[in-house]
Amino acid sequence: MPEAHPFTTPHQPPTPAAAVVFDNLGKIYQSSAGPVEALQGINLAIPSGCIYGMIGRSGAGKSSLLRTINRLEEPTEGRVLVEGVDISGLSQAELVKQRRRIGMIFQHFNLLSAKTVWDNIALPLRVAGVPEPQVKVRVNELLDLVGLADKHHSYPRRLSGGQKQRVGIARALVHNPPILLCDEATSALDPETTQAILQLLKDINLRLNITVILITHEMSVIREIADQVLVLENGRIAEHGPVWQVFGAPQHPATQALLAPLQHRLPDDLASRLQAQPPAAGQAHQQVLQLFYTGQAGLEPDLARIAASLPGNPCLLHGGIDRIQGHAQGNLVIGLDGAAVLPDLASLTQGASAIAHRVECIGYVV
Ligand SMILES: Nc1ncnc2c1ncn2[C@@H]1O[C@H](COP(=O)(O)OP(=O)(O)OP(=O)(O)O)[C@@H](O)[C@H]1O
Repeated sequence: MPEAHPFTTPHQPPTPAAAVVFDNLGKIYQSSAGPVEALQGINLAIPSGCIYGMIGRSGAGKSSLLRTINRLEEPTEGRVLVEGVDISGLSQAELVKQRRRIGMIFQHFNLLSAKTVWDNIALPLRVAGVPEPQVKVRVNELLDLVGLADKHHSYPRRLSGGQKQRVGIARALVHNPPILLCDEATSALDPETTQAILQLLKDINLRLNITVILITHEMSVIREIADQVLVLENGRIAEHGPVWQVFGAPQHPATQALLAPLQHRLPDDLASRLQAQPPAAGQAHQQVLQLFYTGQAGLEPDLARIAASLPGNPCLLHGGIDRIQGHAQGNLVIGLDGAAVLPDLASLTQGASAIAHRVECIGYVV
C-alpha cells in the first residue's frame, strides 16, 4: 500500500526553531595517504525558512558538511539534527523517508538522459509508489512552478543549462520537502541564467517556506540571495552570521580573501599616481581620503554631509557602494585640495555627525 503524500497542500512546518543543527560535528576520511580531517567541532544552527550560504576555499569542507544533512556523508563525531530529529539514529527505511524531506540539486544537474523532462520529475514519485493520477497532478504543478510546462516531452540534451537546472529543481521538490540543498547549483550557468535560477530559488524559499542551504564559490550568489552565511576554513567555522554583517566587516582572513574580488578596488591609474608623502611645497596636489562603510547602525554615505564635513572642495574620485539586506557597504575615494587642513580623521567616524565607519588618508596625487 503506497503511503499518503501530502504534496497537494502547501508545506506547513511545525515552526521548529532550526531546520538543521550541527552539534559538535566532525568528519575524518580515511585515505591512502592517511586520515583527512575534513570537519571539526562544527556547532551551528540553520534557522528554518532562511536561505543559508556556505562558503570557503576549495577543500574547506563545504560539501562534506552539506552532505551530512541527508547522510550522504556519515559524520565520525557529533550529531546532525534535521527538524529536531537526530538523523544518525534512523534505520535505512526511516532514512529513505527522511531523504524525501530534503531535496537536493547539483552543479551538473544529474538528470537521466534517456528520460524526458516529465519522466525525470515523475521518477522519484513512482519509486515512492505514488499512484499515477497523483503523479500527473504533481508533475504538472512542478512544471508550472519552474516555468517548463512546454518542455515536458523534451529530453535533457535538448535543454539549455538553465532549463536542466529547472528540471533538477522540480525533481528535488516532488515530495514537498521543507529543506532544499544546493550543491554549486549555478556554477555551470552563464550570468543571466544564474540570475534567473537564483530568482527561482528565492521564489521557492518565499512562496513554499522552504529552507534553502547552498554551497557556492560565487560570492555574488551569496550577496544576491542568502540571508545568512557560514565561512569554513580547514574544516572549522571561521565565522558566520547575517550576510550584510559578514560581507560588510569580514573578520577572518579566509573571509577577507574570499571577498577580495567583490571589493571596489582603486583603479590602476589612480593607484599608480598615489604617493605616500605630499609633494614639495608649492606643487598643486590633492589629498586622497578613503571612506569605508560596513552597513552598521544605518550609517549611509550621505554626500551632502560628507561635503559639509570636509574642507578643500571634496570631489568624488572613485567608489562603490553595494546594498545588502538594506545595509549600504563599500567605500568612497575623495580628493581634497592639498592645502586644506584636515580635521582629526577619527572625529569623522564618531557620534551623530559621523560620515563613515572608517576614514583613512591613503596618499596624495599631484
Ligand atoms: N572521500 C574522500 N576521501 C578522502 N578525503 C576526502 C574525501 N572527500 C573529501 N575529502 C577531503 O576532505 C576535505 C574537505 O573536502 P570537501 O569536498 O568537503 O571540501 P569543499 O570545501 O567542498 O571543497 P571544494 O570547494 O573543492 O568542492 C578535503 O581535504 C578533501 O580532499
